[in-house]
Amino acid sequence: NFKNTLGNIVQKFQDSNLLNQQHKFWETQPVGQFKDVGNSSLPEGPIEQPTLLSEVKQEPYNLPNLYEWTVCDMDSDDVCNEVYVLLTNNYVEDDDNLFRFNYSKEFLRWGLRPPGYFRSWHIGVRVKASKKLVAFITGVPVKMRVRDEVVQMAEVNFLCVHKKLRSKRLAPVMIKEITRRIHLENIWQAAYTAGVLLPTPLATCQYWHRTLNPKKLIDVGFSRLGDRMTMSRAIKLYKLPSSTVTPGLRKMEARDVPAVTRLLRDYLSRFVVAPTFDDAEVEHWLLPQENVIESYVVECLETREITDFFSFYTLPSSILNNPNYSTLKAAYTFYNVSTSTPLVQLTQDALIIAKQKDFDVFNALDIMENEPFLKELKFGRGDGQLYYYLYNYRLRDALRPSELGLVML
Ligand SMILES: CCCCCCCCCCCCCC(=O)SCCNC(=O)CCNC(=O)[C@H](O)C(C)(C)COP(=O)(O)OP(=O)(O)OC[C@H]1O[C@@H](n2cnc3c(N)ncnc32)[C@H](O)[C@@H]1OP(=O)(O)O
Ligand SMILES: CNCCCN(C)c1ncc(F)c(N2CC(C(=O)NCc3cnc4ccccn34)C2)n1
Repeated sequence: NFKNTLGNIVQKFQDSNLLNQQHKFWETQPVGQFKDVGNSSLPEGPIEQPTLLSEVKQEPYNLPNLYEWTVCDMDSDDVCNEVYVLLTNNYVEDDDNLFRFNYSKEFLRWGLRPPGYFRSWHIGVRVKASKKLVAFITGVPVKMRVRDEVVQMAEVNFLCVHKKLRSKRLAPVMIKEITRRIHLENIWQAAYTAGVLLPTPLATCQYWHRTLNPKKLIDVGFSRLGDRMTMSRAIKLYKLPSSTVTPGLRKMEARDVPAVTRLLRDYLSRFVVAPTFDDAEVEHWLLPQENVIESYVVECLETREITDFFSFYTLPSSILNNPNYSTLKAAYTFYNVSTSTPLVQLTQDALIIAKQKDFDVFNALDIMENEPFLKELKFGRGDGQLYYYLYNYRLRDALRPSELGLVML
């Protein structure tokens, strides 16, 4: 009956005419195509073979006349501020346009400058006359393991076109240009996520939200009071202990990097697709930075060994057109490894710390082994889906979220 289950899925695609949707750009790209869903004769692995570097287009793609390419040097305060302002006013919004992500400048510097990063992959588009920054797209290098293969990839993110320049087919030009620059570094695969369905998801993941500040979330329209729920009942329902429960829990420090790297590498080996982390990468991605990334370790009191850790990143959202609030303070769970403290207890301590730090909501995807704690710790299913994609790499079947060990910013 597997065959007819698959048939049903393809049928669902056909019925909801997803298959009939035109993707004029994505149909030209080396990505899984909707028409090939379920075609098990297609081999897993790269879709196109690498070309010689001398054969990669040497000059940038053409932009419409009024615009020019620019490299955004994130070390420069002015440029970093221009990127921040563009994203603050034009980046991802929810479907009801109540919220817009408000990635901070220090967050962008953290997310875009990991070990081995290329400044030329921080690509902007300016208006020639005014030099105004009107579009952006980024890539950072990552060694991604897919099953038993470690593939050098790029993580592509922060694609943004100014609201006034939408629906002019600028996005495909941005994507082709960053593809060209990544090819010039002899890298032929990429990973990316989006809240929109494109050909063809590696995995379809669900957001879950753990309310920390019920009154504010209801006032701003993030959550609704259930019909049998009063505000005072909601406040009681989501109440957390004022201090953490795990003995030996403390902030991560530089001296913990080797132990955390070992824990994380062992843990991520369980998943079909996951990044590899060396010490330098763990130092970059997990050492705490205020208002960017929080990481805590559990040090066993007898043996002084590090047995567990959790981390979450800070990604506020602007609240659009609300008289009383301007910012939604959201924490997003990052990487967590438990070898002796139960994951539910570890995550409850993460919630307690997030509440102590005045976050309004704690977000998690249903990836890795998150599912069990989502239900137990009173997370609510969100309406946002996050689709994961690979560029120029086919997997025969889409993954379950629990097979995915990759968190993207
Ligand atoms: C080897 C190396 C490879 C490197 C590259 C790997 C791939 C990286 C891919 C990028 C990973 C980004 C990861 C993130 O950052 S996801 C976050 C994306 N950003 C936002 O949502 C911010 C607000 N929105 C905007 O700024 C614009 O609406 C954007 C820029 C998103 C589209 O601009 P606009 O609305 O003015 O449209 P258009 O007329 O120019 O172009 C229309 C075409 O663009 C396709 N489209 C629309 N949205 C997305 C999207 N999120 N990913 C990929 N493609 C997208 C669309 O299907 C259509 O193609 P087709 O359906 O006709 O075929
Ligand atoms: C390209 N990088 C992917 C990650 C970007 N991320 C974090 C993201 N991508 C798509 C989403 F669907 C999403 N969701 C978090 C859930 C959520 O909190 N929804 C309410 C809400 C509050 N603020 C905003 C801002 C924009 C969209 C929804 N918002 C849904 N997150």
